[in-house]
Amino acid sequence: MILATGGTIAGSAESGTQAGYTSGRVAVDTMIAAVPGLPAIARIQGEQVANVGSQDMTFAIMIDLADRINTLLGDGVADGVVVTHGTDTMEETAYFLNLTVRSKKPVVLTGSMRPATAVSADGPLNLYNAVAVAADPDAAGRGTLVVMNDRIHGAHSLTKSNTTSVETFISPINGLIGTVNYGTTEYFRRPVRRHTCQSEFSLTGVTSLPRVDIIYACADMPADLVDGSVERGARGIVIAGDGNGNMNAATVERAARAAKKGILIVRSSRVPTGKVGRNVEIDDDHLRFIASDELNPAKARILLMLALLNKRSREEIQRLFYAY
Ligand SMILES: NC(=O)C[C@H](N)C(=O)O
Repeated sequence: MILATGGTIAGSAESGTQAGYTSGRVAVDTMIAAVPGLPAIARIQGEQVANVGSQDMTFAIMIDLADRINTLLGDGVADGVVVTHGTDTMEETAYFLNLTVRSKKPVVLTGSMRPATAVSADGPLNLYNAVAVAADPDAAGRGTLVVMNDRIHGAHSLTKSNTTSVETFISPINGLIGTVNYGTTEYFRRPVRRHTCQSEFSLTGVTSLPRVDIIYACADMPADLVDGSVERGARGIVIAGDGNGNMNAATVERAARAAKKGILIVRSSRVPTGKVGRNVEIDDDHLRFIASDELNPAKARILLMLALLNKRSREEIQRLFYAY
């Protein structure tokens, strides 16, 4: 089953060589028709879930997507699912599905960096490769995957690294899951962290998620951003810290005050590689902070939102950051 949500893969422009275009314009059946080889590798069907640029992706759409995938895979209607999606927030939806789809069957996200109308559009081959991975029994049990530009990434590891290049996704945490070349797959590893069928998160009865904000740390950052989030009802704040999840002393103080009130403060990093460890330059034990470990700010926010759906202690939430 191919579930379409929009993105540049469904984008169109006035000409094949112009930089400007609009995401989420082409319907799923047109995208499928642009890949003539598909019927030879799988029995496929398309469904339009949304048609937005992924900068406009919402948790309402993500929840619908997870529910639909759980139904399709659980009822045996599909042996695998491909989600077409914009690349801007693809890592967030991939990670969300990695925690909320309860199946070993392959779930594969794909997209493109060039619109469907571009000269050398990258969408059709990405879609072909994504279907090949979703139809491959060996892809099962590897969590939610992202297939782009011949690479197979795991949801936990990948991040977007370039604003325009077709080689934009990298997996700085633990490396690639594998490669796929015109439909031929090769796997290097399985995900290290818990996912999908081993996940303890559930969306049963869930229609919205608690508010968690991200605050980007920088030199001489204004500490009152923390108060602004708390006043607007944030139940958690992820600090996209500098270096090893750092922030200036004024922000540490405001964040500690919020943590004392029960707001969950997670220290992540604006640096694209490396872990954020506990009690390095900031005394997490004393200040009641959580370290994001391997998760970048955008994914840390998703984990924290899902964690906040149930009553959990701070220690329990720290455990989740080490487990997922
Ligand atoms: N390459 C892309 O897909 C970018 C687009 N803004 C999106 O995320 O929908």
